[in-house]
Amino acid sequence: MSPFTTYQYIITTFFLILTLTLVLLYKKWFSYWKDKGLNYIEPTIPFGNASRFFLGQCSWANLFRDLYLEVRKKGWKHAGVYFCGKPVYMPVDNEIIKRILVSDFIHFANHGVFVDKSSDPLSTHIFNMEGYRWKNIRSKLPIAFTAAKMRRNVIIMNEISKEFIKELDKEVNSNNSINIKDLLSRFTIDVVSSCSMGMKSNTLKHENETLVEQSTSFFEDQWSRTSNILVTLIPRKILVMLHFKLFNKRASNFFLNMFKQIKDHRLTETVKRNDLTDLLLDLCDGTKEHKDYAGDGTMEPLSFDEFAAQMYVFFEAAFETSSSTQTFALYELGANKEVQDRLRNEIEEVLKKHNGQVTYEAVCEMEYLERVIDETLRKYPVFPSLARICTKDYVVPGTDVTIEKDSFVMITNLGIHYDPEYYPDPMKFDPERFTAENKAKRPYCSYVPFGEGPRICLGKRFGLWQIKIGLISILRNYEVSLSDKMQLPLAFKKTGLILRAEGSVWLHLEKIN
Ligand code: HEM
Repeated sequence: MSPFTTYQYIITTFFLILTLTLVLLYKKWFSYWKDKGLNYIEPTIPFGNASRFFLGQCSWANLFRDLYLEVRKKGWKHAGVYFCGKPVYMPVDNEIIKRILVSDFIHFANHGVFVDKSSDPLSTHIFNMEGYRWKNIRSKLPIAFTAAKMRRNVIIMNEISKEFIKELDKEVNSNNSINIKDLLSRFTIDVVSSCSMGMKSNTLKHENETLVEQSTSFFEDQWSRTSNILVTLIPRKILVMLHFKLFNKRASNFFLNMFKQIKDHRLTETVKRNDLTDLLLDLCDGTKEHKDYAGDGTMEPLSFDEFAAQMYVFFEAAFETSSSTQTFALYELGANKEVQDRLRNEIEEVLKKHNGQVTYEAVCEMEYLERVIDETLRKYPVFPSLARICTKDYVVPGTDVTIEKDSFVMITNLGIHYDPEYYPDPMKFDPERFTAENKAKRPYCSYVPFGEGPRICLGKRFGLWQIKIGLISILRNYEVSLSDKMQLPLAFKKTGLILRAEGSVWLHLEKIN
């Protein structure tokens, strides 16, 4: 035998053994749900039920939406699916979903996102926090969004909306088509900076371009396609050993530095602003005693890194989700002229009663606006999946199925919102689905754009207010239609965890005199 053939022989044998081992391993992995006696969607090697995602044919959100719809079509209450070889428990029955999110939350308290304090300080934010520390911090933060604080914020939002309209006017005079998401992101960055940090970021005036640029890093790095895959598939211990980082160094340094300056500046101020920054700084103060969530112990003060991580998540979560929701709403209003006209009429009628002033009380009277936003978040829940990790073994009530500790659970709000049983003709944009009468016909947890239960979005109120103020400003000033540049039908970006439109949303705006 020549040495070349021996070499070939070794390589072929190696690959044969490797293939055989992998096939056997996959067979073992893919028997997980069968052995548990749970219905499952037939997986294929190597990506399980996630081939379309891994081959770049659909987003994370659409993958789980479609699996949900498939399970529902089969008439099952829940099913097992596989993300590569990893088993994922997928409830689709409303009662089971309610239990996981709300009544049996204690078994499903964590999002299961990777955290490594030492190499990734900004990853220690509340969304990623777990257990006792999460409970403590979570119990302290809702007072940043009370009705009284929102009233004050609405005044700031209105001021910034004037700057927003000035910028839009400039764009409208010089352009036929407006890339609306870019301006809305600047509007929400300026609003959040001002309301939560007392900082005038002036991104609408193009004064702080690095902030705009670095702000996108959260969604492009931490919640990117690659990090989703790695964090879902590789055990946390191994990621820590490998010093895996969710954030890029430049963005991390930029924000740590920015929050350091804000902190230092606040310490020189004598007047309290009573905003989110003051609240978090107070929690850093080691000279004070902070009660824990139960009220019978004390809570350790926040370190600077923890302070910065919370500032960061509130900034990021607030600007991107709200500007995307506004963008999707304007896209639908541009495509549905009668809805737009009806909404503008409501805005004008209500404001007439309030001397043309967009006050807190006036906005509260705008019922149709509420319905339009509800329907936008039904069709485009910008945060489209409610992932959970099982923290202690759980027997699904009424079944013999046990969800084991550390299992990955996927509740897809995008799937629920496209379920024809709750929302017939789900592609249709129809705010009438959200009249009080129609809402009452649907079960609890059939509309969950902000999640539900103890992990429900902390900034829901703030988000809804900035969405409203932005939409009111635009609709009072412009007729909105879709530009010829707009690529139809609108599709979701295939990368990233959150919903974003593929390409830009291009609008044509015509000034109303
Ligand atoms: C349209 C706007 C928004 C939507 C659709 C949205 C949606 C969500 C969703 C689905 C979750 C996860 C809930 C769960 O796992 O059950 C979440 C969590 C969170 N959101 Fe929002 N959000 C929005 C705006 C905001 C704003 C404006 C802020 C901050 C001011 C914010 C801060 C947070 C935080 C801190 C969490 C983590 C809560 C925790 O884990 O305890 N969100 N949001």
